[in-house]
Amino acid sequence: MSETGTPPRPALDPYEEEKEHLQRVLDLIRAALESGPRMPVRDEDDEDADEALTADVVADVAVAEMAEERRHQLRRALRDPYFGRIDFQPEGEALQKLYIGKQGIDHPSTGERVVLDWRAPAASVFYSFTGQGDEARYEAPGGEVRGTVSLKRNIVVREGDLVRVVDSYVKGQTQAGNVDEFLLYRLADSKDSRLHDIVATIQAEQNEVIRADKNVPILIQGVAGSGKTTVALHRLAYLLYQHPEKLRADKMVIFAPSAMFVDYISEVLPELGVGDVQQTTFAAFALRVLDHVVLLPDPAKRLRERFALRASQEYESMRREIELKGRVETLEALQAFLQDMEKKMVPQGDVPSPVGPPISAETIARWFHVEYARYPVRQRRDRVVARAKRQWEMQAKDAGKVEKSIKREIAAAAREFERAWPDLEPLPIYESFLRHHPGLSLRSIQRPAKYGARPLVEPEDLPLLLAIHQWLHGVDARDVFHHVVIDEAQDFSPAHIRVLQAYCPSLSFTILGDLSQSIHSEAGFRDWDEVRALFPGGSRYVEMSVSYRSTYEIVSFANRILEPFKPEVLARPVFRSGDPVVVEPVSWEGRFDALLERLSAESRGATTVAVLTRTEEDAHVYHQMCLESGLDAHLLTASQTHYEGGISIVPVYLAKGLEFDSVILVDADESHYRADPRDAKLLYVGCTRALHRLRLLYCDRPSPLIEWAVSD
Ligand SMILES: Nc1ncnc2c1ncn2[C@@H]1O[C@H](COP(=O)(O)OP(=O)(O)OP(=O)(O)O)[C@@H](O)[C@H]1O
Repeated sequence: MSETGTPPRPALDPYEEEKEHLQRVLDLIRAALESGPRMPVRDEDDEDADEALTADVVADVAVAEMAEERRHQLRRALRDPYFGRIDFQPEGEALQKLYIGKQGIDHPSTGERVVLDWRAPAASVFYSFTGQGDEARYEAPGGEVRGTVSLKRNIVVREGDLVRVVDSYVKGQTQAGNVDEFLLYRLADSKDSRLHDIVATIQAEQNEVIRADKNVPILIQGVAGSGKTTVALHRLAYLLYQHPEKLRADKMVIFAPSAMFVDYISEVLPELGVGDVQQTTFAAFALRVLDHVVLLPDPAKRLRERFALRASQEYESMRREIELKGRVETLEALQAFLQDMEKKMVPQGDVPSPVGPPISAETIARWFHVEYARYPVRQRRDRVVARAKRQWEMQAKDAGKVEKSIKREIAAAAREFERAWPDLEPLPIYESFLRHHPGLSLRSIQRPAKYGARPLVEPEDLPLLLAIHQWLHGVDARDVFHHVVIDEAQDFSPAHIRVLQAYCPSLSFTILGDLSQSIHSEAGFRDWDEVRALFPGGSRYVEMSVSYRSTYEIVSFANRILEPFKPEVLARPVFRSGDPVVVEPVSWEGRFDALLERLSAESRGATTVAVLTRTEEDAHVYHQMCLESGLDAHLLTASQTHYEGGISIVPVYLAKGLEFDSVILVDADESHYRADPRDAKLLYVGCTRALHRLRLLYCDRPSPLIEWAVSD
């Protein structure tokens, strides 16, 4: 009996306790929605409304818009207000029961924090605490906070109903080892056609990357499925929350490998409540900055050559040039070439004036090299020409020559003077560099015979063309980023990264990649030291070695494919066991029927299934076969901008970055996958796309890469 005479309340079981708490929080959210300003409704017929928008009204509307955004967040929170709870007792303070959600929620009348935003400093404990001892700490603006944890709980709420409560740590109770039961439950889910947020299950190593200092470039080597893409997107959301005064979403960019990949990841940031971050490919960015003065050929052609079963002669001889163009040394040689050009750029001799004495060569050189030295080259030339023209106009005025013919003469003389300068367009300058630089040639550039048609260049030409553009025009303030994320960075050359640095002077970079997946090895960097060397002021290098995507069986199988080639880091699987990997012989004549049979079985139990082929031609053949059999399958090609989910037929090299519940890799024989590093990487990429089930079909003899993996 308590002192007041009411009996003490028996401890509720966790589910009942959370059900009661959820009800209270939902009531608070509803109360918050009831109160607060609303967006004024504008009368569509009120023609004077625009004029009535005085400064005060505009300010009111801005406030009301913010309030409306907040109401939108609260409505979302009604469906799923939080996903976790951590009971944390800071040293010398009372115990705090912290509920963590996608956004912070305050009590509508007391202002007290009811739900903590996942990005808040204290929420970090929820992610960094792994149950090894009860001590925990986090960095707060006022310094480090230390304390102890007595409970870590995962809570699933769907559409306002409590669905699941899982305790991963209870002080004083024996813990279930290192296996995070809730994580495994989440990983076992089927996946749709989009990547999703992981706020509820961010792991300690991922949390460190997400919260890493924005001012230190961070370089992340992460195995397939370690969550690199996902973590990068969460990091953007975190940085925006943490530095609202310094960072703007529309000034952050994520460089992804293809337009289809951009589509695939497009939902994560909105799920995290972040809009406006630029998501693009390097090629699309470069072409826009270059004002589309050049075009790229059909990307499929290059990929067909690159991944042909027999290396094409033409591609092999291009290969050396592709490598060379990606080197920093080549970029530096280009910069030296430009400097030299700059020194010799001013036309020789005095410039004759149509109305008076010539302007001396020394004066022109002084204007260009000294007085306008702070401007980019193209502006300097334009300023010099404009100044000469102004000088002639003054001379004419002083001499009383005002007739139209004089003006025409001056304009013609200015044009003549401009023609005396070298052609200041990126492509002719680049061509001249290619002619001079040992080992490079003009073969990547196609100038169509048709008048007015734009020249074609290859992707590896773009960093060098951008460097020339920077020299000519400088960097436009509109192209300056506050933070740059490079995903699938193993396909970026050092020249790509170096040239991008000019667009992000703060060098706030997150660079993520996996050298085991560098199937475009001639185009990308060779090792992480090369990337580190690009940031002499310092950078942080992190390895993420746990693969969350695939089952234990799939990760182990994929590792064995790579092992003979001695990769630097092998993936460690999360202990999520599933079906064994199936390696199945099929007859040449029966291979389509076999695939159809497996496909229809797979698509019953999975949301996304991929048939991975070795070449694009094969993908067309298998796709046609599926259509003829009435199967609704999508062919994914290099020009694709959208990923549908369902059954996809994909050349293996285009599947990079994507994932599927089930993967059937066809033609896994020795003629399609040879025992060399490139084919091993292709096969590895293919196998690591599977979340739950992986099946390899082959005719005749299996690829030696598979024989090794099976026999081990
Ligand atoms: N902490 C986590 N909790 C739940 N799911 C996770 C977690 N980390 C990663 N995943 C899941 O693992 C899968 C792989 O993530 P992601 O695609 O970001 O990895 P990646 O390292 O970029 O892979 P790859 O290099 O193979 O493209 C995704 O389905 C993602 O949701």
